[in-house]
Amino acid sequence: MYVLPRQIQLMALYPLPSAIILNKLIISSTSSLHFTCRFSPKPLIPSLFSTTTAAATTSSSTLFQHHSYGPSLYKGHKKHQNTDNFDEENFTRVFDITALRVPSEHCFSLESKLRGHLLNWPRIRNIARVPGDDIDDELKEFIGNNNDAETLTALERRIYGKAEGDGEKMCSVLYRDKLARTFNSTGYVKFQNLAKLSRPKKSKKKREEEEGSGRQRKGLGRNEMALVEVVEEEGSGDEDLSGLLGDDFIRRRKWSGSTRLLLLDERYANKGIEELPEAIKAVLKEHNEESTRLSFEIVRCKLTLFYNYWQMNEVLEVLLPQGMIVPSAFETVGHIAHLNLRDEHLPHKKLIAKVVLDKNKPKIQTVANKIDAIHNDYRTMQLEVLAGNHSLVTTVVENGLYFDVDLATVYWNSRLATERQRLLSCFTHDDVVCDVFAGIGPIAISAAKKVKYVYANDLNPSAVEYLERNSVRNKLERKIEIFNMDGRRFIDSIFVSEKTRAITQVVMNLPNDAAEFLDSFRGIFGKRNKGRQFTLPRIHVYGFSKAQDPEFDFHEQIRIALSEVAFEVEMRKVRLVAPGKWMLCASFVLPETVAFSK
Ligand SMILES: C[S@@+](CC[C@H](N)C(=O)[O-])C[C@H]1O[C@@H](n2cnc3c(N)ncnc32)[C@H](O)[C@@H]1O
Repeated sequence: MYVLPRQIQLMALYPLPSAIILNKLIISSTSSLHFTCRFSPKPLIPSLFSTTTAAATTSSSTLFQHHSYGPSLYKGHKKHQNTDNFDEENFTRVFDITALRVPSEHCFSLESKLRGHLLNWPRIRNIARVPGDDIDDELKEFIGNNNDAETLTALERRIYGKAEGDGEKMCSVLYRDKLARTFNSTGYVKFQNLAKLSRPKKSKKKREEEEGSGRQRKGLGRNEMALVEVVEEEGSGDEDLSGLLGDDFIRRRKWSGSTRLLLLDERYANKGIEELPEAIKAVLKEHNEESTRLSFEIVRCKLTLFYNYWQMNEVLEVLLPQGMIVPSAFETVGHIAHLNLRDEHLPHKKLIAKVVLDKNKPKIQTVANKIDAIHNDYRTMQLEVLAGNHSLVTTVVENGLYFDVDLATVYWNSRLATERQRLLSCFTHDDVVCDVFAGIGPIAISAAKKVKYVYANDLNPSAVEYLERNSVRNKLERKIEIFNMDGRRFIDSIFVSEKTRAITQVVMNLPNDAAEFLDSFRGIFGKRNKGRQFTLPRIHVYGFSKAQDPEFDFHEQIRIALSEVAFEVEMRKVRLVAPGKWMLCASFVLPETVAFSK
């Protein structure tokens, strides 16, 4: 099963639309605790997801109980609900959380001290940055370390020609002119954001973006999972540094150095300072005593989790009818995911495939469903492509080698990679290997890298084409001879031919029927010049058994096929392919009596 790992990205956006400063706590060495509650906290109302499939209207209370901690699609506020189609916006959930705005240089030490009180949601960093937390490096240099009130006031005077209460704001032309004169030439050139000063504060496009869907907002592309925004009062009318520091600079009365948000655990959402545990207050006080200019704020935030945040099973759980088993596993071959859907899933197959594709891109580009058990001679899978690109030709890397595969026309099973490795580990560089059912060559080509020589055969012309292509691709074509014939004929001709090197290992990987091919070995050396030297090959034959004692049963099949009982067989269970059905591998040296029988 393949589960794609993902990275959380907390996006910085432009100043926030809606506006409430809920609780504000300022701790400084000169002040005691201030707590202002401008608005009464809103209780968190769990909002449920009603899906496009009628049957997915699961009872709210039940679901909420099941998801009491951590993010869930059954919690948070929905942005909007489009009931007609599968719409990624339907999976956006907004959570109210409380955060501590702390000086950036202290965020890591505070993070470790506040462990247990911080948000502990998968893939969400509990240290967040929002617009306005940082300042351009050029400006930082300009301010130096003196970001105390006096320096900041002086900076404001230099930028705006005034400080708070000094009178009217300058027009932008004069302002720019003044700024250009204020900075020396080096400073001006280095000052990236100066160009923005003459730009209108909010472009039409930006206003439209803001009014339109949240997904169109600046910096919020397809790959973002989460966004932290501080809920602050809009349009305070205060002069701000946004022109100078860029559009992302948040409006704040005073910039007091770089800050970060420490996201508090969800249980503190909408809580005031008095309601926070003593442990948090004690940590803040302790830090406060260490520095003369530390200030901490309790801020109310919105944490938005987008469609990209949710795992495949979480999305499918709300999309599929209640009680239906959510398909959670699939196999991958290169860029192709192949599902094995149950009958009950079939009416939803396209939806399931879309989610599998979305949640596993870019590694997965095609999602297909296996529509039938493998019955045909070439052991190919019957696949129906449900989502993504329709090509079933892909490349698999195994054992450091590249294998091109067309799943529509050839056999491939990634699950056998370990078994192939085990088998290869039995070979030495003196071996000459004969692969009777080679497919596109995972054993034959890997063996060619290690052994002296390989004879590889398959009945399927397409498999042989890929076998040739893969041997060339891996630059091993000089060590492999490829045949396209029935296994029985191949065994017969390869052992009879005088040109053939002495074969030491034979691989027979056609578990459904391989044992039936064993009788081909009867008398193979009897047909040849008796005066010659013969090497009895070691045969590795695969088979299935549903018997109570699968090893014994497979052993029996081999004895019957060879009409011989007195020889040693090493038997291994490879894997359980279905309930009660084992795949086995039997290895034995071809008995002399069989090889020379008449
Ligand atoms: C289970 S696959 C194994 C392929 C390869 N060894 C692998 O591990 O991927 C069996 C292969 O035997 C081939 N095959 C089936 N019947 C055959 C026959 N009578 N003679 C030769 N090859 C045959 C199929 O085309 C298929 O590629």
